Amino acid sequence: MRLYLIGMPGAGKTTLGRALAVANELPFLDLDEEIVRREQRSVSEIFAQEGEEYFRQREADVLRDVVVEYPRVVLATGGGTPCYHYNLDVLLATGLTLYLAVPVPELTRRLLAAAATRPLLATLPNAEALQNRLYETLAARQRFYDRAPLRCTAPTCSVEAVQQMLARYQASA
Ligand SMILES: Nc1ncnc2c1ncn2[C@@H]1O[C@H](COP(=O)(O)OP(=O)(O)O)[C@@H](O)[C@H]1O
Ligand SMILES: O=C(O)C1=C[C@@H](OP(=O)(O)O)[C@@H](O)[C@H](O)C1
Ligand SMILES: [Mg+2]
Repeated sequence: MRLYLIGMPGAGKTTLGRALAVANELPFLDLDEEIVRREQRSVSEIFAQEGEEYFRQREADVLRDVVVEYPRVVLATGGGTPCYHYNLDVLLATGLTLYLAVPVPELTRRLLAAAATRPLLATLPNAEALQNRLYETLAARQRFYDRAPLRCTAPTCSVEAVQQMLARYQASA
């Protein structure tokens, strides 16, 4: 199976994705890491040197390559992935998509430490500005995230809880 994790930056797509891959004995891929590997430069460098539009095109291309190359995978996408270039349609058509719905104040707490490595958040001056940006971004993205057939909220985003959700979903499918 292909399991796709979507959600805002800081939702835990990369962290939970790695653990779910181990639990299900599936290969793990992080879409940002695949882009970085192919481009031989960081996401921040790609944004700074080429701009967001270039990154989104690369993201869409690499996503399609990964889908073809990996029939079995847990894929952590980037926060914006489902919102550009019909990527969500690709995800919905080729695997099972899980939305990690984490409230903005929790995202803010998690990202305050790590925002510098996220180019769309790195330039914000303080916690309040970061939180406001996250609310705006979520408002624009919610309609994409809400199309995922599976969702978990922060307290139920544990590996065990997701494993149970997957088992129930597969039994009913
Ligand atoms: N369930 C969790 N509880 C608390 N902190 C978490 C949890 N999942 C991830 N984090 C932390 O939040 C930050 C972002 O996690 P990450 O997996 O990179 O998210 P994403 O890939 O969705 O942006 C990291 O510092 C990570 O350690
Ligand atoms: O939300 C976004 O638009 C982005 C999120 C990042 O991934 P994470 O969600 O893993 O931080 C990365 O793809 C890029 O910085 C853009
Ligand atoms: Mg990530």
